[in-house]
Amino acid sequence: MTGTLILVRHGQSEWNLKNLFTGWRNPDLTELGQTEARATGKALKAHGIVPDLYYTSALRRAQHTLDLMLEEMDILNVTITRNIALNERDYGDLSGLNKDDARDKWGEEQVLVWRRSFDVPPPGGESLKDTAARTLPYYDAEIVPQLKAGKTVLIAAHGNSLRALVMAIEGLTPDEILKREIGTGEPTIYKIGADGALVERVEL
Ligand SMILES: O=C(O)[C@H](O)COP(=O)(O)O
Repeated sequence: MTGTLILVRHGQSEWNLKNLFTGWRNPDLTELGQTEARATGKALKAHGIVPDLYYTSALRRAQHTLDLMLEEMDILNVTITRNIALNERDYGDLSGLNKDDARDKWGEEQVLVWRRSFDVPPPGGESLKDTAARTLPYYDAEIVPQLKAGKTVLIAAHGNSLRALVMAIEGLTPDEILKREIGTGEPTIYKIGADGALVERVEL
């Protein structure tokens, strides 16, 4: 028996559009972001995927993404579990700053280290390692038991909380995760075995 894990990054947010570091700030989706969320919901439906359990973060852009996906999937009467453990990486003092302005001020390389290195946090914020330290225990405690039992679990969350999960599930090195990007609205789908380990990644 295998479980199915569907990870979906929220659709484009108002701050993605403005190119601002967002982290724990709380912008909503843009029109495009709403369309992306709906398209992913439609694609899951077209593939006959009906999740048993639904998780999201404590942030509006991920919650709204999940709501729109559910609408497209004609799934309206379900329990949604929202948890801060699935929130985006906290961007600390960078939150609200423009990413290009930050590159001008601190240099391309430093900003890339803050955005993509495994263990260097942005000033006052979380590294990917820090993010994983809250996201993974939640995943292990709440979600893995469901996957081991053969359930289908949908998680709508964020670029970096999902990168932390992807790193652990695929067993990627800090170097490999540095290059891994997840687009807005993009689904990543895994089959997970009864032992909780990755069986295969599935493309829609
Ligand atoms: O929080 C943010 O600014 C974005 O959602 C993710 O940012 P990143 O691409 O810099 O990791």
